[in-house]
Amino acid sequence: MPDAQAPDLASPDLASIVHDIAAEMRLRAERGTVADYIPALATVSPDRFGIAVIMADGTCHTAGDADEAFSIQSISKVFALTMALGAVGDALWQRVGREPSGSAFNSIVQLESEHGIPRNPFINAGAIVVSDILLGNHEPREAIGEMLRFVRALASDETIRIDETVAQGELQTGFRNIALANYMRAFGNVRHPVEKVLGLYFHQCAIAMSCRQLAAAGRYLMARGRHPESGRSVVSPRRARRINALMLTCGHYDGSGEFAFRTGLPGKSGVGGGILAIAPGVASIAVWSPGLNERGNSLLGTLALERLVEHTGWSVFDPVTTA
Ligand SMILES: NC(=O)CC[C@H](N)C(=O)O
Repeated sequence: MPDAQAPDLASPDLASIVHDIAAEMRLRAERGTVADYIPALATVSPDRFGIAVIMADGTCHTAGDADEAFSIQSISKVFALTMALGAVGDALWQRVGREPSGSAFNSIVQLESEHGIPRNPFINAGAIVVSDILLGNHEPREAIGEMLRFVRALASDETIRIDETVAQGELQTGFRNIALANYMRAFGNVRHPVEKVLGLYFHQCAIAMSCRQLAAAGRYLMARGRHPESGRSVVSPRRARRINALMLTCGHYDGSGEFAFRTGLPGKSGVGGGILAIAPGVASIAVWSPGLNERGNSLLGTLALERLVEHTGWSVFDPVTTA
């Protein structure tokens, strides 16, 4: 007996699903709160909503404000981790853990009893250590340039830029991040001067991308580590699987359990209101809505992904996919 609830996986009309999701999100009154601790983010309208879905065969479906660039913020931590693993391999895990923190993205408390080793690379403390690793022998300017080139190559889009106003705003108001970096320096887990490490960290967070560009950049995580357009290997299949696993368990901070429960997809959020989600073998998905929930994750972005999975059955916990 076929399950009456099962979505028609053979022919989901994705174009209309994506369109309907955007239409529903436009009408929602409850949109969350736009982050205002980074001055430039506070001015973004909560009315915005965009979605882009890129399939394994390269087909792309978009709706809403899918071509408007927004600050990717913590989503950059996925790309930074990918680069740092390329640079130092599994030695990275001596300095950063792989467990969910259950704490806010910018929390400092666990660092004291855990000897300056952050729980995972997606909380701010972990990402700051990753920035320290990426600095290597480089000046921040070179490391920032390398990161931007990497993201442009992933997205196959040379127009991607860093929003300098956002980066400067974070430099001026990032007191918690400055505290985190100094605290970890005291444990020897940040090795470069704190200003240089944060210079890289704030600039990577200030990369501006549209949903279409972000979904394109995430394709290697859908495609077992391979850049689908060039056919080149970005990371090994094993590393792609591990990055996806970390996104599922840690990508939404203390909201990671809830996000996994609702969507069943690896995902990484940012306080700019973007989420990159991966349906392995099937699709790379980016959503954007600037209003955040109480955990600092996009309120409507999460709801949109939940709807998408309801209609497509793409959760990693569903036995059948369109792959
Ligand atoms: N959750 C986020 O996106 C946080 C990133 C932001 N740049 C910060 O460090 O506070």
